[in-house]
Amino acid sequence: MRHPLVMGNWKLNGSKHMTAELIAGLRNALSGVDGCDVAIAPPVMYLEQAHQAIAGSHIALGAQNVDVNLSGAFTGEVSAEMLRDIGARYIIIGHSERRTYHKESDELVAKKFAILKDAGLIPVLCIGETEAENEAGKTEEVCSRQIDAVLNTLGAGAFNGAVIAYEPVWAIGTGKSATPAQAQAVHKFIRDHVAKKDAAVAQQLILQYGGSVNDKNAAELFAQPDIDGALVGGASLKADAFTAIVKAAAQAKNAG
Ligand SMILES: O=C(CO)COP(=O)(O)O
Repeated sequence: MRHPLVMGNWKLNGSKHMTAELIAGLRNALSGVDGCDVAIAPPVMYLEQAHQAIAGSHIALGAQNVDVNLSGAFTGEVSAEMLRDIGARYIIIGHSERRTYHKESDELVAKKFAILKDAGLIPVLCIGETEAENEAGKTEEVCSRQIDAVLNTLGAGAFNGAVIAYEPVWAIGTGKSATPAQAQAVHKFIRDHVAKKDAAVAQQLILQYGGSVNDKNAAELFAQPDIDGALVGGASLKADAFTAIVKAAAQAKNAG
């Protein structure tokens, strides 16, 4: 049985005050909730503060990006070793915002995946099609291409203990989530695609859905057999909404 993971991607939001308030609210609301792994990915500036604030709770620390270089003259970057040093565990890579605004290629994202595995960190590999690709019927083609960049260079074993987040670009921040049936169909495709290389790895793989997940639609999404939690943007900035999403994942796991 897979353990769902609900992770909050704060994106470019937050302050010292907000970090303190939000984590205090989550600690309080989530104590005693089990059956779901929980992680938060604040901006890199607040990782140390967040690390201290989650101490002793079962909330894990995540980050939103990593550089492909280990150290050296790479102004503005943050390495895998630094993220590990500060206590981060789950690292988002290949988010569509980075693919779009920072022109990150499938190959670059695969290199980041390898760097994280080498550092003993957990890659959360984001994949997903744009609206135009969706309308052109290219969802499966895009998702398999983005996964194959890792599968074909590192092998299926690299996904052991890793996470894939299916985030259709048209659903991110739009309030227009994929329907549970739409998301389930793509998740099943992804799991089957990995299973062609390694069935055991595919069976264990955590497949999160991301894109306008909120406290209203979470339970229905998590009731789908191949949806193992969520990568949450906007709703992760509010303790009550994020808590409700975590509880929905825990309930779905306990019911299933
Ligand atoms: O991009 C996302 C998480 O990484 C999803 O963002 P929203 O939940 O705000 O749609």
